[in-house]
Amino acid sequence: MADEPIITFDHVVKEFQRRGSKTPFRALDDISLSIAPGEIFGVIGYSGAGKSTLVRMINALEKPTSGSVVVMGTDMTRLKERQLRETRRSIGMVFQQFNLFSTRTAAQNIAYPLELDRWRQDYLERRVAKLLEFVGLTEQADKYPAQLSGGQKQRVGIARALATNPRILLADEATSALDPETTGEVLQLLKRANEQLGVTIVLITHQMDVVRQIADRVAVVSDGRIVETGPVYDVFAAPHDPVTRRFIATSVSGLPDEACIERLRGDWPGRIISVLVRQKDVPARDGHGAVPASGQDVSALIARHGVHSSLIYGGMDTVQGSAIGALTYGFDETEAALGPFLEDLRRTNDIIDFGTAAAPRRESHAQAGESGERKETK
Ligand SMILES: Nc1ncnc2c1ncn2[C@@H]1O[C@H](COP(=O)(O)OP(=O)(O)OP(=O)(O)O)[C@@H](O)[C@H]1O
Repeated sequence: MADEPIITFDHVVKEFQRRGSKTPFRALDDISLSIAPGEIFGVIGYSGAGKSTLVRMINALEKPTSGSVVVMGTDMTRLKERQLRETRRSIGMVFQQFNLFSTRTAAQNIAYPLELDRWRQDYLERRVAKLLEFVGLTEQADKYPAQLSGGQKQRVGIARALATNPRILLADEATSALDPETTGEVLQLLKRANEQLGVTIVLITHQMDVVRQIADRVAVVSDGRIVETGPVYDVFAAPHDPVTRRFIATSVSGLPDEACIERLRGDWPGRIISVLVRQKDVPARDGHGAVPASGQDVSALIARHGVHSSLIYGGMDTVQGSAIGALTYGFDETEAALGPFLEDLRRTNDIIDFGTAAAPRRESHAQAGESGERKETK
């Protein structure tokens, strides 16, 4: 069946025995997730959260203490070493430090897995040429890793991982050693591999921006547990775990931080209000109702109430094709004149009211969706 998951974790626990400690350390605690074929699935977490342990279970470099990991219909915990080698051939891996052979050229690095697979030389050469073209490195075929930039090295790493036509690509912090521009290029290459070759990608990262740029769904891992999971837009638009909110704050622009508000108060004596922008409703993750869109009718409300306003701060990002962000307005009106407008504004928007310079408010520093009220879906 097409929709059968390609990777399933069922109540996976992983404990490590640590030297000097009698009780085992639980690196993964009751992880259940399923990844569909053709998905780009992000796993995000801080250092030590358990991401690498989780991804190493997909190719059985680690075995669970309990629970099961089923990959392409095969229970990875029950395979013998020979069958494991067979299954691992369908799983490519891309690493943070590229892991290229320094004494081999780009072409020879890409050829390596094909040599292990004993490809005939003429087929091998044609395959390598095609892979070099796919990753845009035809000109660099005969260069050694030391002669390549970080982004080019990672392109070689990706071509090598794709050489044997894997069904799954594991990318463990694949862009963490790269600058933002090169990161974007490498992510677009991964996206193209996903779209054109149909390879399922598991993307391990500590950067929410990486998830935002190409993932379809994301799982947020903290202290060995999945604290939140869902389609990327939904998680960005209505995060409910504090760890997720902290990650999102690093990726979504527009929401002013404490220092920014202080600065704005210096320039603007009137009422300061941020409106969270969420282009569309998102289903609540507990399955009940929805978190409604926000920030869609602000101009119309300002015009209807005739209040005097200035847009003083803001930013917008696109996540899976829909906008997310925040706009901050300064309102130059008396309390009485603002009252009915604010009532209307609150009814259809998530807002954060920072008060005025003379009477500042300390509303909790909400992230997009945090103050979103549910509305029942019909
Ligand atoms: N072989 C091992 N023996 C003992 N403890 C381990 C072992 N492997 C991992 N751990 C511990 O398990 C926890 C999770 O490690 P893991 O490498 O999976 O985290 P991570 O989220 O990938 O972090 P990072 O991004 O720093 O690699 C850490 O506390 C780590 O010290």
